Amino acid sequence: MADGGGEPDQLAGERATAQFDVDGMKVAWAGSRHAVEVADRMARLVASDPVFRKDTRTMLSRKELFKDTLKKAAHAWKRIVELRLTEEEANLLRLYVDQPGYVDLHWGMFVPAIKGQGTEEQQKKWLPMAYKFQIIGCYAQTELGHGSNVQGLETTATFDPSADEFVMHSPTLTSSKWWPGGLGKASTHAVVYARLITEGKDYGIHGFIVQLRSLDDHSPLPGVTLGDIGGKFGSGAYNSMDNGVLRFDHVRIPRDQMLMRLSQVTREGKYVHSDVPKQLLYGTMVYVRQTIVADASKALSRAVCIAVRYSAIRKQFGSQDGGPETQVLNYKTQQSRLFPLLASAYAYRFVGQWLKWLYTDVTQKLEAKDYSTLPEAHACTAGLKSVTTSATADAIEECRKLCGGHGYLNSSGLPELFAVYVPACTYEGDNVQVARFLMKTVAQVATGKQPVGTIAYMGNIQHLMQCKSAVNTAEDWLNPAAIKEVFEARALRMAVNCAQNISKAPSQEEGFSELSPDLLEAAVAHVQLIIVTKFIEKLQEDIPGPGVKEQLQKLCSIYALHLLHKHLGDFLSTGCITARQGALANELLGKLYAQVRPNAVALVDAFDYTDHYLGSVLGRYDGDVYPALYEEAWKDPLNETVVPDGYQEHLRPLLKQQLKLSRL
Ligand SMILES: CCCCCCC/C=C/C(=O)SCCNC(=O)CCNC(=O)[C@H](O)C(C)(C)COP(=O)(O)OP(=O)(O)OC[C@H]1O[C@@H](n2cnc3c(N)ncnc32)[C@H](O)[C@@H]1OP(=O)(O)O
Ligand SMILES: Cc1cc2nc3c(=O)[nH]c(=O)nc-3n(C[C@H](O)[C@H](O)[C@H](O)COP(=O)(O)OP(=O)(O)OC[C@H]3O[C@@H](n4cnc5c(N)ncnc54)[C@H](O)[C@@H]3O)c2cc1C
Repeated sequence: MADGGGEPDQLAGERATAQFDVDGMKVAWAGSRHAVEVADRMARLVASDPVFRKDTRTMLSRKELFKDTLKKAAHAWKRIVELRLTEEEANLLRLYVDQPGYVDLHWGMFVPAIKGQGTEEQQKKWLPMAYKFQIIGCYAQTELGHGSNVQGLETTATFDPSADEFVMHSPTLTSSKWWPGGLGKASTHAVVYARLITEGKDYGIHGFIVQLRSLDDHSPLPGVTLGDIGGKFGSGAYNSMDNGVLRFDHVRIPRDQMLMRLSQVTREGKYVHSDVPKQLLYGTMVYVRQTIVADASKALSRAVCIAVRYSAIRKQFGSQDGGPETQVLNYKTQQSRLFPLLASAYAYRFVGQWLKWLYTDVTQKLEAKDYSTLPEAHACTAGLKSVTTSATADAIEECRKLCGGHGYLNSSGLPELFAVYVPACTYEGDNVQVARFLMKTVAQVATGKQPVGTIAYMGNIQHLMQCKSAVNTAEDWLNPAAIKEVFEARALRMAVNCAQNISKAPSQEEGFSELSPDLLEAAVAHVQLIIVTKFIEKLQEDIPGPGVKEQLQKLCSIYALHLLHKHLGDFLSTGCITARQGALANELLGKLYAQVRPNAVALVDAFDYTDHYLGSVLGRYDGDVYPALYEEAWKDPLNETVVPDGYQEHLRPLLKQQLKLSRL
């Protein structure tokens, strides 16, 4: 069908104009040929299984949706066991099932918390049960009264030496655990964070493994109050997750269920802290923030894939002489809003791959008792998590707008994608802890200490504080060194300005508080520098496939220059560039958009998403958008009857009354 301006073979035409090898780009995106093959196989396995259908999900009631989530999770596990999938395959299978549920917290936080904070003995006891799903676990940290301020948590774990047990208690309403995913209905166990009290002294927050529900009939154990905290933003969406509430009334657990890798309580009740830094208590958050950064590129690339394909199909307005209408993707405004998001998807993908490496590296070092890179890993994960999630949430909403009216339909997939994604800005913290790390580094640089890793550039302070960009033509901005220099200078100067202003405050804490908005902006500048740098470094690798590296170079320039354009105020006020150089960057952006245009559809094809995973009639691979939109509309429950329920009670009497009135 090709009526009404929508031509399915339009996308075939778009694909034919690509100037690079799409298979090569798939490898660059996925990380290796092996990764492409496994992802492809798992995506197709999910897409072909009727249990994993999700096209009517937004029409289910909360109870139906939750039951459907339990069914999918159980079926996924069955397939994982039957097919003897590897950990890599199983993770991908769960990703493509694409429905938030208790398993995310079980594998994503409960298991990592035990691995990171449990002793070897504790790991041997608990992990095999968790690996076989004999128990289901969640991560119960946040309370009704406190989330960001972890030291403010109120739940207590008081040691009773007479029984060799901890007594878990929720002393106030605000101490109720509130939000943990999987807690409300599914979990049998939780890693609970509580104030450890022994010998009458409060030793602060520690982790404890606590059984919550019976393994026989799933009922809450004595003294445990449990429930779901209620419906959340958007239809379908994150409502598949049972975020829960938990209260303890003097619940007893054996002493050996305190996670004892970082500190221990002896049989006599003595508190002993081992030689590992206490910040390792927050280690699970570092781990999960790293996965959240990787997830940002997945969510963003899905939205961009939908918006690019649909923009190539959608036509509005004709040429002056009544010729064919123009694809909206040809409008410069559409390109200038969409292509930076396409570039951001690639940028986040590569920084996510690097962050995974950094996390693995720091974990290996921690095992060898080298804690030196922990502060950097914390700053990078917290900072990148904050910046990539908020930019991604904004970008999904922008993609919805770029799809016009049809983007607002559930069948476009975008409303649900946004509603599922947006809590990522909140969970795992929205603050940018990186600012404190930057201030410390500035102070250390002043004493002559040479920083390393992502803050190494700060050591080049003499040059970066006074350099002026040498860019003279628009094309000069294609030089990665020119880009890097101005991003480094901007980040450093903003950090140094903050440090100088803090030093003028009556106290450091007052200075921090007063300048926190500026500190946040300095942190964002530093994080954007990391993303730009990692993209540039990626381009120094061998990237096989005709034209692949060239396309990535363009996307890297677009990513950096659109940030420069957006934050022009920072670059100008810190004196890194002149207004003319800013205008040249914008001029080059326009040229780059024109160069990306014939490759746009192929660049989103390289994400290799199935129609099932995309879940969008607008983003279909075949571009057959209009028949799909038309067909989807009829599936709505409102269309089950021609005359709606309620006609007899509310419409008919009204219409009859109006008719009588008009006859008077
Ligand atoms: C695949 C899974 C699917 C995803 C589902 C996600 C579901 C969501 C789960 C959750 O949301 S779980 C709850 C998450 N909660 C938070 O994120 C709380 C956010 N709050 C913070 O992060 C706090 O800022 C804080 C770090 C806990 C504050 O703690 P505290 O007041 O003790 O710290 P500070 O004084 O700020 O810092 C002390 C010291 O420690 C360093 N540090 C802080 N965090 C870490 C860390 N994670 N790793 C290493 N080091 C850390 C910090 O830099 C300070 O260092 P110094 O300045 O003293 O050197
Ligand atoms: C969908 C979802 C799933 C979640 N899953 C879990 C889970 O599995 N386990 C779990 O334990 N928790 C979970 N959480 C809780 C989550 O971690 C917290 O909501 C989050 O850490 C934010 O804390 P808060 O809600 O207390 O916000 P608040 O800290 O009250 O934040 C409110 C506002 O105050 C600001 N603010 C707070 N402190 C400061 C400060 N020092 N300086 C400046 N501004 C500040 C914040 O930036 C924000 O703008 C989940 C939350 C959501 C939404």
